[in-house]
Amino acid sequence: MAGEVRLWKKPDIHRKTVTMADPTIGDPEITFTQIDVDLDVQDILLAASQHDLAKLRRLVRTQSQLPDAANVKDPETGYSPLHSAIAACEPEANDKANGTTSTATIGSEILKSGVDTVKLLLQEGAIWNDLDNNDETPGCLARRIGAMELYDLIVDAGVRAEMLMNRLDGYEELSNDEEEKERSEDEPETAPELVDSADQTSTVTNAPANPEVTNQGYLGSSLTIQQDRILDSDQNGVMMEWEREIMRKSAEKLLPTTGLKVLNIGHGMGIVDGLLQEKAPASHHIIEAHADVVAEMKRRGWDSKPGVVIHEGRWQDILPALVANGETFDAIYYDTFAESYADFRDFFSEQVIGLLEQDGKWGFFNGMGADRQISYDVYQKVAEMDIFEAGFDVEWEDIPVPKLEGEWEGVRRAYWVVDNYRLPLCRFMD
Ligand SMILES: C[S@@+](CC[C@H](N)C(=O)[O-])C[C@H]1O[C@@H](n2cnc3c(N)ncnc32)[C@H](O)[C@@H]1O
Repeated sequence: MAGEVRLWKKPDIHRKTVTMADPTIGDPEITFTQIDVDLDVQDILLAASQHDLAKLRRLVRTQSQLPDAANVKDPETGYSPLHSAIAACEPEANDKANGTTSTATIGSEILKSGVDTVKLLLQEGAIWNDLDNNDETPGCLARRIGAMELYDLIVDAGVRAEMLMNRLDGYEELSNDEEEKERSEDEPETAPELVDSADQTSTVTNAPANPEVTNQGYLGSSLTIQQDRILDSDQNGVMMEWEREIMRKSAEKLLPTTGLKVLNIGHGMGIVDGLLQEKAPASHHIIEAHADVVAEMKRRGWDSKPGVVIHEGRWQDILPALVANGETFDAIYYDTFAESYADFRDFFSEQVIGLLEQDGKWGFFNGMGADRQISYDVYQKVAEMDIFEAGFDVEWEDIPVPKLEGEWEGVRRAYWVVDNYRLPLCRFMD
């Protein structure tokens, strides 16, 4: 009902104790045990779900004995106060119980009080990407119920947290260089909370795209190279045929005409390189670090294709020499595997400037955070800001990705779940 804040939990929430079946003691039908329900936690969650700002502020700031009151969790649902505040905005779905999707819209008053509550909680240090028992972050929940205004607030909080983590990594490097003093003076006061928050949750900026694999580990593992995929020794998908359309669009944008000079980093299945070759480039440099991929490239005759120069090794080791030799390119593409966001940022902040022609273009496989829509949206904004800071403009084009359900058989982890691929094209700023 419009204007009414719906409770996310039944109103008898204040009971000090509840009875429940204990399956470990005899017949669960007849044996009961008493458990304590933490009143503080329930009070905070209830105030969040009621969008009661005054009470919530009081509870979170002063009254609660809890050390991290803005991030308490309901033991049953795993809801944090942010989840509770957002779930309370869900339109009344008559048929929710029947499992059908509601078409009802969120009342503007509820949305407004939801916005205020979410803002308050974020100011009080609420974690933007904490997971509930349904594996949803507050942002996932907001998106699912169609509360896009709330979703955008959470995305912005995610961007702030991730940007801050990047900066702190920079500070850490400084401190390793014996500049510890400078670090502690410059560190923003809110930093530790945000860093702690993000550490507990689902995405971390400087983790590799697949957190289970490091670049060093990957490069030392042996690969299974098949017709439609490359897998590492743990069955992680390194490259898959379904990405061909993305590669095609990327190659078209990077090399609109024949006779240009192109550099591709990461050969993989050779899909993008095959498409770049179709544009008869004047020169076509390829950097590839994995010995199995290099062997396969040679077996398939890449070393004798027109204009092709293969560099065996990591781009981190190869690119400085190319810069020193004065090599420049009209187009550069970056698509590696098991590298961190920090590696990628080093690539475009440190290397591209020395390699790209003034009117050249560069692009990358935009797969960061693609296993969850909110992570994808956060990473896009983080990358965009860093790309601007490095002196480039970026243009995005959405490409629908077909349903990939059958694709993941035999692959350890579905690294792509979002509906649209956002294809980036970067140029020097005017
Ligand atoms: C996702 S695949 C590239 C797919 C390619 N775009 C295609 O169209 O088939 C990533 C490739 O990057 C390579 N790679 C990983 N880390 C690298 C690094 N540091 N330097 C160069 N190549 C790297 C991997 O061995 C792999 O062949």
